[in-house]
Amino acid sequence: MSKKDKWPIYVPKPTFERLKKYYAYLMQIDEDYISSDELAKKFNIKPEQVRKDFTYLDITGKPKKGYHIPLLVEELGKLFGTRVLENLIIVGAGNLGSALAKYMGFEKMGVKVVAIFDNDPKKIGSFVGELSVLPLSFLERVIKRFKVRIGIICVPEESAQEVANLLIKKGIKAIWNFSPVPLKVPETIIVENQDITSGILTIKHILAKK
Ligand SMILES: NC(=O)c1ccc[n+]([C@@H]2O[C@H](COP(=O)([O-])OP(=O)(O)OC[C@H]3O[C@@H](n4cnc5c(N)ncnc54)[C@H](O)[C@@H]3O)[C@@H](O)[C@H]2O)c1
Repeated sequence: MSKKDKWPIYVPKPTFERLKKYYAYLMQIDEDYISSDELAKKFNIKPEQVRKDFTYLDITGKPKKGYHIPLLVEELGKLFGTRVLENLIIVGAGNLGSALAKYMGFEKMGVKVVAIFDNDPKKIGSFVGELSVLPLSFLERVIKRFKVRIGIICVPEESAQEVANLLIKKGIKAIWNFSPVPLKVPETIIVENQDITSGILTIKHILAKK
């Protein structure tokens, strides 16, 4: 199994990516029903594709009405595990870490930021939203107390690997890495790299071809 396939996602990858987009969209709209035609139009795909994607969910549409949105959201929530709340921590209380700590949308995704850490003595004790910035010496205590499995890395690239090693040593099982550094981690650790350059490169490519 290749490194990329290490963590199976139980539905085909393109379907999984589309289901994520439907979910994010459906959570924002305040309607009772949505048809596969409407969803397809929104995402510029064929209605058959939407219906095929929904075969991975325990849901059927109603003739002339479509899919009941709250049920759809519930089923998608089961697929993404958002109904179970996971506590997470952030390391790096700089620009990005602070913005993420204040982001109100996480709870809808079934995650809650319980603490933010930094190694800069000037930042420790200051507030980011309602959270007081903690020193790294509190890491183990917080991870145990709040049963934290997810850590977000928001430190400069030269510190990212060292922070990843520390998080893993203290019990973190999954890392959401915002630094541009590819992390070396044991096989059992889940790493999701948030590549901020990917979106802008797509835009630049399209603009360059126009
Ligand atoms: N700012 C953005 O919009 C953005 C976007 C995408 C990715 N990133 C990436 O995210 C990371 C953070 O970016 P930023 O703009 O927030 O940087 P920043 O300099 O504003 O913040 C980094 C913070 O990490 C802390 N830090 C450094 N080493 C540490 C360590 N070993 N342990 C704990 N804390 C430590 C610093 O004290 C600082 O508070 C970088 O790797 C950057 O490339 C930033």
